[in-house]
Amino acid sequence: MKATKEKCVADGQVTVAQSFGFSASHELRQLPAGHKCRRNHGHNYTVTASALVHDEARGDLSPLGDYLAATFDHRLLNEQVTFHPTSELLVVHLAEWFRDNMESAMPITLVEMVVSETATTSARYDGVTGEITISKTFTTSHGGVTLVLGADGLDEVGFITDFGDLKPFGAYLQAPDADAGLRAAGPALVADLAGWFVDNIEPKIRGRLVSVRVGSGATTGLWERGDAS
Ligand SMILES: Nc1nc2c(c(=O)[nH]1)N=C([C@H](O)[C@H](O)COP(=O)(O)OP(=O)(O)OP(=O)(O)O)CN2
Repeated sequence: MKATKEKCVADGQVTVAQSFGFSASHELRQLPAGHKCRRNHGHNYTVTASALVHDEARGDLSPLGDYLAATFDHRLLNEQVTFHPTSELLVVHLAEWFRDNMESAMPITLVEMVVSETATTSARYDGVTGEITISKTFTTSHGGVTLVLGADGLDEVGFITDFGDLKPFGAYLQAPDADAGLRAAGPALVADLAGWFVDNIEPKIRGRLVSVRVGSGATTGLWERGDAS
């Protein structure tokens, strides 16, 4: 298992973020027959926890890494948990575990928990609001485009929306119009991409676009949904 640690001090408050990797397989057995993720398959998971540390000397999040290593590493997740092992339900489980086992034992407060099945997909639990979001990054020849989606709770299998439902957006990014926009990378780019997603993909899925981020070398752009849109 790999682990990394980062410390940030802002407004006199110390936030520590620690990442832990583990390898595991799972079967998403509540998906329809024929969905590839129903079958046994594996991921190199990364879990990142960020916490406010009220006493710097006692801000070590490694007990989470120990729990992940002992409970999930090189195991079939279905045998280790009683819920459907999607990224969303896993992140909720880990946030609850953190609260029950770490917040009660040391002076820290969870800020966020992120579970990544792959380098381009993740689920995030917000420690302040309890909100769950998912994120998917598409790689283009001009940089990465990251979508964040939320929803009113999870669906019956434990998804906000299947990452697979977002694939048409990846296809759109390769189309000539979007490709030209990405190459020009003007200020309207992220709003155009968000508008296309909202008009063409959102009506067909249950997730709601929260933000779009484009990072193309020197140019970055962020669109965030306003309350009224
Ligand atoms: N909202 C969620 N959607 C999906 C989850 C999940 O946990 N939450 N999990 C899966 C599967 O585990 C699947 O293995 C990952 O699927 P996908 O993103 O499609 O990843 P791939 O590497 O298989 O993508 P390709 O682009 O097809 O290579 C599915 N969805």
